[in-house]
Amino acid sequence: MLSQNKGMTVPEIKADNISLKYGDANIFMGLSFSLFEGECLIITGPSGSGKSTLLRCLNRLIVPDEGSVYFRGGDISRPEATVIRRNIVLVGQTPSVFPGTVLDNLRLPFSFAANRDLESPDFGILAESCGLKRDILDRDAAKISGGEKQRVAVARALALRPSVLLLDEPTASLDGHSKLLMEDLISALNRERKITFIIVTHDADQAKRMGNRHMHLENGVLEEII
Ligand SMILES: Nc1ncnc2c1ncn2[C@@H]1O[C@H](COP(=O)(O)OP(=O)(O)OP(=O)(O)O)[C@@H](O)[C@H]1O
Repeated sequence: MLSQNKGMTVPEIKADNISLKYGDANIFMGLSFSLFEGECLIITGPSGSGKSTLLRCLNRLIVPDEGSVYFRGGDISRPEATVIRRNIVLVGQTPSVFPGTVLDNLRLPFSFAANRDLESPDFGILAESCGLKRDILDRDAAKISGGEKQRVAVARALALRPSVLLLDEPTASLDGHSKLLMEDLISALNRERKITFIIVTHDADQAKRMGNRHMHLENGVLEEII
């Protein structure tokens, strides 16, 4: 069972001494950190340093060789994976969309999590807060731009009402303007809904703009910068 204790003394998510190898290669060794509700952690590091792998350990897509990950005090290896993946949602580097319209892409997670149909006001609020205007909802999801797919992926994740959002390079394929829009969206969600974010980025300026914590992963070691 997950702890219901949301007091500030219990971290929203905590990595405790986690290590992972691929074959003989140590990807990271003994990583630990705690993140409280509403914090925004930025993780930087060179290509291949293990940032995506770390995110995947945090929602149990990968089980670390050693150590544990805790969500609100509960070891995430215990509850069913679906419970964890509804609370700790990962939006990957290359957002994929399912065949069908943008609306089709949002219908299932929205009805699954909110138990409501797409006519409910909550859906309108969700779509609007992700910058998805009415005219895009009926378009073929395969034919929208990379930035728009990114927004659909974030909206799909938000429909699950997660507590923790893990974003792997959420603005990598966006132009300058779209990047700032996405940053604004993330900041608003962080501020207004107290969603806890862990964001991987290569963009040092973005790291300065966005996080209230910044860690750098290199040679298997995670160092807190601010
Ligand atoms: N399934 C796998 N099996 C074996 N090695 C893997 C696997 N997935 C990733 N790796 C290796 O683990 C290392 C870390 O990969 P990861 O994708 O986590 O790095 P990253 O820091 O996110 O890189 P980038 O910034 O380029 O996205 C890399 O050397 C990669 O080749």
